[in-house]
Amino acid sequence: MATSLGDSLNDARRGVPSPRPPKGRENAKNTLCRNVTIFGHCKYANSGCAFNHDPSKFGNSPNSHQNDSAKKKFNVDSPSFTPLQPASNGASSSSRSATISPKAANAAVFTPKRAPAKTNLVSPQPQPKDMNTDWGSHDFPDFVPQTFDTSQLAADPTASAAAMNSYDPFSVSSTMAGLGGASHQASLNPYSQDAANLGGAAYFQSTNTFTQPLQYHLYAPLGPHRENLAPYQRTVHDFFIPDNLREELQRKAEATLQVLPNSTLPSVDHFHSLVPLDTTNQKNAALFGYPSWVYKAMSSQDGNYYTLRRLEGYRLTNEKAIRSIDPWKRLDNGSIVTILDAFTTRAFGDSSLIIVTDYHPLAKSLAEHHFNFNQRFQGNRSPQNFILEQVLWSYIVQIASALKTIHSHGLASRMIHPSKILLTSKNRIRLNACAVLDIVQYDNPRSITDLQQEDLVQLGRLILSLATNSPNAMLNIPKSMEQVSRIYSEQMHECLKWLLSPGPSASTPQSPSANALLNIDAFLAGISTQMASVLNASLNAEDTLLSSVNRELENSRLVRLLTKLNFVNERPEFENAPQWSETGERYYLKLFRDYVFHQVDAAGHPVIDLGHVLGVLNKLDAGTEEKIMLVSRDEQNCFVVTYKEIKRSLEMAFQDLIKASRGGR
Ligand SMILES: Nc1ncnc2c1ncn2[C@@H]1O[C@H](COP(=O)(O)OP(=O)(O)OP(=O)(O)O)[C@@H](O)[C@H]1O
Repeated sequence: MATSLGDSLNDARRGVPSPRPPKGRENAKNTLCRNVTIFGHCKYANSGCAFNHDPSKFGNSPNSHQNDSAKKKFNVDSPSFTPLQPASNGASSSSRSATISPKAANAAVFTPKRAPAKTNLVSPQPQPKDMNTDWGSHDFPDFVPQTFDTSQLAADPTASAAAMNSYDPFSVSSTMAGLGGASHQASLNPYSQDAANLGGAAYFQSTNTFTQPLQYHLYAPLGPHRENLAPYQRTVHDFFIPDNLREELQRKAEATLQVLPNSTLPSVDHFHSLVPLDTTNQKNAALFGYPSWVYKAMSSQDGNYYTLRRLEGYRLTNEKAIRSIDPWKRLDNGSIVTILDAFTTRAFGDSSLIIVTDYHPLAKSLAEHHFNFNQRFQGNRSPQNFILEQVLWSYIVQIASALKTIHSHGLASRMIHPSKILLTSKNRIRLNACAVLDIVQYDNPRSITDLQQEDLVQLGRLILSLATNSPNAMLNIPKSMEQVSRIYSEQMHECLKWLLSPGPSASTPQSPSANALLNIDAFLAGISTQMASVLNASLNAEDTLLSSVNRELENSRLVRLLTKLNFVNERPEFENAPQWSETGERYYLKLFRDYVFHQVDAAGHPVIDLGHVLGVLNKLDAGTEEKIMLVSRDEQNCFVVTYKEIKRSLEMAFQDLIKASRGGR
């Protein structure tokens, strides 16, 4: 029968006789007396207690019970837990001595070794002998930002760690520092189309490193896409202009606002903040007789951006030369870069001629666009890389239109050259650098008829080189013409033949045999069928643009409505106005705002739904008779109102605000 500890204590208090060995327990001598266990001794030990009174025989002492319990429980005296590394040979850690023998001081220094490869145990990583010394002894290089080419990493992974130490993606200063003079200036144009020609080519070659400016203007097409939707459904994209158009406009805006930090370029007259637009610092004086530079600049007179073409080293000898620009200022044609002014300056430290024209952000020359084989075709001039015939006709028609305007003003372009025709948007070109030769060659006048005829010949040369994808097409005209007849239509071949005919020979491009002067009217008559199709394409493009603008019109209407709502809602001065109190007539304007923007679903989660916002605001703008239920935030009030009523209330509140703004409270 078991005896509880309580019973034993009671027995002890009473001085009960030592329990007799239970019947049948003759081996009581092998059992430790309970009195010894409880009190440390037994007063009946010598007077008949049959139990054993020697605790040492049981490996026990009167305190050993306490010690046992102390060992079992955690208490404040518990030794702190220090995990031991498992032995690399797989021996149990419990076999280790908890203390270190003094002999250990003489033990050989422990040098950790790698576990044998065949062991399955995860061996602990060898620890350095002295961590502090080791850290201190490492010679960590200081962080020095430099340009970084991630392509190296792919080629040589072992170099990656060292390379990463020196990479700062936001540092362009070190890149710029390596560039000098004009190349430095040119390379600062991140939109420059011909990066390989720039002084900063190394920087631009690896597109991986080009982290600035941020590419926020790139939009990926997000679903759901049209084909997954019912015809009446709309996506968010349907409410805004197409992504590619927005991207183009944003890039142009960014290029326009771009500045050149730490520029040493001077201000020229009322133009300041000059930014070089040249994509190469190799200047040849072949076209104008002077090296020319092109800059974007801001006018302090009207805050607009213009292009300054500088002819370096030009000296004005005749006052009338500069006035030959005047008739050019009166020209109005969409295919000519508008010429605004011309003057000479010494701001650059020399004598320079400056011609001011309109600025077309991100424009590039036809030469850059079509003759940059490395970038565009990787040297491949296969037929599929030749310019489409419609595009060539579009160029011809646009230039013919420009020449018509120029020639009918008694002027000649004199500069129909691939590097002097700007591509300002898709297939949209403009004659650039007109009038320059009129100024610089003023003292060597030539017959205007000759010059105008030469314009048409220059047009022929330009189209021939574009059609053959070769700037040197004129070196072997028969071969180039033969190539044209293989790739393009008979009409294109005839047109080029007419333009390139040496002297007055043809009446129209289609009947080269008739004798007549090479003039622009005859040319226009000859390409009239192409003009009709180019006009049609241009009208279609205009319609597309107009519908894109229309989408933004809707947005601007909603922005105005939102502005109105925000003007009247939550004005601090109306805090105590009775009209806005819970019984006032304008209270539901507040509730309407909650209805538009602060809706929650049945589970209390915010509803973020642009479709709801646009739908509701459109109905408000139209003032429809549709009824909506507006509920106060505490859900104690509920109004059923039409959009028409809300619109009227909003209008009144806004008109009051306008009156108050004029001081007419
Ligand atoms: N009106 C302009 N608006 C915007 N950019 C322009 C304008 N005129 C020229 N540019 C830009 O300046 C760049 C340099 O023009 P430029 O006429 O000097 O051509 P180029 O190829 O450098 O020829 P050249 O070797 O004769 O100087 C053009 O590629 C073009 O991108």
